[in-house]
Amino acid sequence: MITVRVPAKVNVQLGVGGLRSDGFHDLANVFFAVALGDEVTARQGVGVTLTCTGPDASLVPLDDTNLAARAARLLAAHHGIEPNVELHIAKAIPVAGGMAGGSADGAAALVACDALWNRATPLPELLTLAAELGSDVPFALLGGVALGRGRGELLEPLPVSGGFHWVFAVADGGLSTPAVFRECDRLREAAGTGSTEADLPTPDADPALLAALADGDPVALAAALANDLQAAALSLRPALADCLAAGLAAGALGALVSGSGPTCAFLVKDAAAAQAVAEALTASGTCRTAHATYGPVRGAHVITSADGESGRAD
Ligand SMILES: C[C@@](CO)(OP(=O)(O)O)[C@H](O)COP(=O)(O)OP(=O)(O)OC[C@H]1O[C@@H](n2ccc(N)nc2=O)[C@H](O)[C@@H]1O
Ligand SMILES: Nc1ncnc2c1ncn2[C@@H]1O[C@H](COP(=O)(O)OP(=O)(O)O)[C@@H](O)[C@H]1O
Repeated sequence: MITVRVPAKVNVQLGVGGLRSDGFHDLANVFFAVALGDEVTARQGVGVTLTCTGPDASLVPLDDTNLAARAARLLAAHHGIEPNVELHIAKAIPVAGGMAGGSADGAAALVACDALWNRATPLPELLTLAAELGSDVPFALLGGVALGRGRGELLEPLPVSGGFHWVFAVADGGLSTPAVFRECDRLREAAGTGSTEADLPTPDADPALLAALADGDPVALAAALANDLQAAALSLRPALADCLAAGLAAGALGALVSGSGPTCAFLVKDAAAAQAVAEALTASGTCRTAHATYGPVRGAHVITSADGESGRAD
């Protein structure tokens, strides 16, 4: 039996370029891995079977569309072996929340099955398989902080000092990632800027944001937080503005929608502030629940193997 821990992400910068002819958008996507995460356990099985527990478990598909099941099949096909595994997801990452929970489970299943099947697949090969599963999956393997170019899959790790404290406000109900990208395109057309890659420049990382990360400066990072999908998420879910305002009123240094939303992310100065902002957000009635957490943390990694040996839990 192998258990893998995998982080959720927040995009501290999400620069979105124009729509490409393949239906994706070029991004300058600064991913940041947080301790809020899922655990995926792999055991010897017959075929691929899947179970899931956690508060949002009823929202997780347990068929072949699940990214963990797809990852197991993809890795087996890559090595020309039968995909025999029982997968279990202990889910803490909000579903359809803009925190890449499905992508995290896909990355975790790659790592868990690789260990269960004794394949020792080199990381560059795992990253290629991850990119086939989805734009966000390679980052869940890597963790830390990284700039994702292309559709987000071309990763460059970024230097970061110390740690940052975060609060995530979880909404009732998710938002569909393709629907939010479509709304972003629609808003751009309505504003007259055009929405295709011919109309808009390729986005790039903000030097002030990169410096704030490298310096470990939460005040500077808060000032540089930016998400080009935020207007689209707010257009589809206007009530998110109340949640962002409630967190800022409770003392957060900065706030933004996490990726395609609807989870809202709040950067705070320390662990005590995180606790206070999480409590204020939960009491505000503007979200379902709020979690205090921190980062950056490692990408998908084995925490327990068959003999019960444990690795680092962060
Ligand atoms: C927006 C981001 C930010 O990190 O994540 P979420 O906030 O949803 O977690 C990602 O770009 C989501 O990545 P992921 O959820 O893996 O998307 P994919 O499965 O690759 O693509 C789903 C759909 O989203 C749109 N898409 C995705 C990535 C991209 N660079 N441009 C796009 O237009 C496309 O419509 C695509 O068909
Ligand atoms: N392992 C998984 N966990 C959650 N959702 C999954 C998983 N595999 C596939 N999905 C599908 O992916 C959709 C997006 O979920 P998720 O990855 O949690 O959100 P987001 O793309 O907003 O970060 C879900 O609505 C669900 O249908």
